[in-house]
Amino acid sequence: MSQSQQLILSSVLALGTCYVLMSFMRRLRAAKSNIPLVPYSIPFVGHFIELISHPFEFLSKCREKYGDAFDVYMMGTTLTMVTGQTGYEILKAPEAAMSHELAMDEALNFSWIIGYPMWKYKALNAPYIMPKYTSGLNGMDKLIDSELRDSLKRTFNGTHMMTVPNIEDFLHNIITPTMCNIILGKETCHDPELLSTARHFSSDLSECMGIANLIPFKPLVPYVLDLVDSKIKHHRHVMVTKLIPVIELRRRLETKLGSAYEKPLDLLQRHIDARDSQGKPYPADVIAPKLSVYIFAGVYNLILLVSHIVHFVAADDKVCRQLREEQDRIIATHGEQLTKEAVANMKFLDMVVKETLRLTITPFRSSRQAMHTQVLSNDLFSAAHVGANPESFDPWRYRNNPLATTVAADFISFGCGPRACSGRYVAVHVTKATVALLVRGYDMRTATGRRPEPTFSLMECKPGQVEMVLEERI
Ligand code: HEM
Repeated sequence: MSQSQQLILSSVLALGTCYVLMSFMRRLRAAKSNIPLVPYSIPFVGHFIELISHPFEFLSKCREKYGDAFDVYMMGTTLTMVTGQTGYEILKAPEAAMSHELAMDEALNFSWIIGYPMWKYKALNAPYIMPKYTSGLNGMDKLIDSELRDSLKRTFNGTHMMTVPNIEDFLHNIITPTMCNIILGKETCHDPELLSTARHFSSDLSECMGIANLIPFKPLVPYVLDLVDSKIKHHRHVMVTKLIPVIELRRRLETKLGSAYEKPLDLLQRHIDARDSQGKPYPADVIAPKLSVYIFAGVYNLILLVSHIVHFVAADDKVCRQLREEQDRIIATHGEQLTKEAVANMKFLDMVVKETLRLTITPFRSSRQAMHTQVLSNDLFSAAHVGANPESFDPWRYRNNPLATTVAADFISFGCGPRACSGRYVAVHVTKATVALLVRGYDMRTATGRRPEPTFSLMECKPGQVEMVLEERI
């Protein structure tokens, strides 16, 4: 037997042993837990096919049969799915009991992406950075307004009517430069390579994690991804090569100009200003890859959300009319500028955003890793109360609690509890500002006159494909 054959054989044996060991551990764990394991027939693969092909139907059936909490098994891993009141209880648990950080890292391999343990540098972590960044929108409303208007102008390029074959591509041209500006800064927000990374990072990461899921022994994941992935490595390279010179330049300017240096408002600057426990700034090669987490969290999610809203609004005259009436009132009170106050006063638009988030929520919304054995109160399931016809688009159902940024037991699109989405204030503001500009300036219609059916996967709800026409209003 040649040396390489020996190597392959020993790797296969090692993997096989790991698999047998893990199966044993899993049985041991199942025997100790009183959470039911949904039966499956294909070894190792488990429920993977059902979860990929029809996640909602599969999980709803499991829930009907087993209640709020049940175990599913896929690709060598047992996952506890928790829904309803019990899920809410878990989301509200503190980090020390239910770790958001470990679960995120295991699900998305962020430590592999950024090249060091994701939670290593405390002052760079979301709970520390984000409040400073989002408090009162940090004065970014004017920046968002002008970047959105410029992007719209560039995209329409002097034409009064536009046929849009793919709504995501159209909105990428408007939203991605804006989000890149407020996350990465004005220096790079029109760089074509960075814009392409921002647009594709999330979907490429989902693809890459598809491969990671096939690897039964989790400690091997980073090594295998290093061998097989090229897209995420490319995105990491783009982030690092584009951002390190900007970080260094800003530091030089600050040293040179002192208090006369006008610091940018973006999230990059929050990272540059952060200090470790000894009061030292973080190196540029630590900061640059970390920003990819926000590109992942912030850009494609927004493109999807606004795409869905545009489809709903284009197919619903009543909603469109009420949005326009609201915009007329806002312009009469606040003028044309999309200031923080003006956007905050768009209450009906808030309801539209909230209803769209509700209807496009995906099964894998939030994940946690239990840090020790937990006894759940096992409350009887109390259905999230959304009123009549829960499957229909009815923004008025939120007339008494319109704010899309308020997380609650019956609205978990931004998660809930101590680790709820800390970017939601920015996310909702940019979403509302984009939709407001489109509704004010354009008549929008789909070629079919109807909203195309979206497609759901475990982590994404993609808008259906339909040609759209956007025509400037006179
Ligand atoms: C439509 C847009 C968005 C949706 C639907 C969304 C949704 C979510 C969800 C469900 C979580 C997990 C919460 C949990 O586990 O309980 C999350 C976390 C997070 N999101 Fe968002 N998000 C959006 C936009 C953004 C934006 C624009 C940013 C940043 C600029 C952002 C930054 C974050 C961060 C930093 C976390 C982790 C929070 C932590 O570690 O404590 N998100 N988001």
